[in-house]
Amino acid sequence: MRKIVVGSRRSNLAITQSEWVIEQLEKHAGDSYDFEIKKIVTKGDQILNVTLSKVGGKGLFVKEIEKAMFDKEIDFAVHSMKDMPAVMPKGLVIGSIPVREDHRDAFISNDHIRLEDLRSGAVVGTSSLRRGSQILAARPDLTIQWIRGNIETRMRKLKEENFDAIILAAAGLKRMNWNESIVTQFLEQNVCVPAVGQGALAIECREDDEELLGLLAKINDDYATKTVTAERTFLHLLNGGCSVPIGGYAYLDGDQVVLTALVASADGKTILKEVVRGTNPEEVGKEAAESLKARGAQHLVDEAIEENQE
Ligand SMILES: NCc1[nH]cc(CCC(=O)O)c1CC(=O)O
Repeated sequence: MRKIVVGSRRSNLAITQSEWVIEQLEKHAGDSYDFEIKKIVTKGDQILNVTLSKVGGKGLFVKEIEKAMFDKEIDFAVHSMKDMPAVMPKGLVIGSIPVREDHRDAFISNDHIRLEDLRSGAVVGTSSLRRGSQILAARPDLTIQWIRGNIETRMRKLKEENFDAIILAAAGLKRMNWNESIVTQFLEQNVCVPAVGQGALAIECREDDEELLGLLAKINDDYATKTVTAERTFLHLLNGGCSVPIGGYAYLDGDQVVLTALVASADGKTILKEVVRGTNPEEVGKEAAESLKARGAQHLVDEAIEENQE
């Protein structure tokens, strides 16, 4: 019997996701493995009062966990795919991408007023440049206000503070078993292209742990792997980080990957969007990045990076 230690952030969502993965693995593990969760506090969990893009972005949630993996204190970790940097550190790999939850953003407003019906000047809470930009593109008369905290905190702020609406990932709500009736509307990609990898999980482990990789492969989902690969190839080639609004969402149409890719300005005044299809996920991601670059996307990325280096 091998004991497998799973590193997890301490938030309810992170623990729920880790428990879900363990449950899936137990169906294949027989009596050979025993799983244990070890909670790890990350920088991203401690810093709650500033915009993520100002303090270093995505890596904040994974660094400590990756150190524990190198030190062999843990064997694997379950991350939200969208929190993963586009490039993996040497020695670690994504060993599995399980079946994907809902990829959409969920718009949640007081009194269930829809996005198109909000009064002019209404306040929408989000800490995501991508969501803020696309909301402003649809409704330039609204006000975006930064909001942070986990799902529970944001729901409380919607009720108690001066927000008319907030936007959360549908996947988080569904995994936490929140009643869908709290959602006013799910935003489709014609209104709000989701974050690359949104709704998918990344199981990260050491690249030389072949036994574990064999087990993780059993819960890998081919659909999620193809679509997320197209999205992440696009993200990687744009070299965007999270200081510029970037979105990407792919689905399969028969044997074709169909990727909607977006790069925008934070004020929503410039929205560059491409839909690319093809059979090879990497090629599709690459083509989307190149088409958007040809239309000036790199300019938006570089501008945003400069703005954030104050
Ligand atoms: N930005 C934080 C984050 N990272 C992953 C999720 C949950 C949904 C997912 O798996 O994509 C969330 C919450 C949110 O954006 O509302």
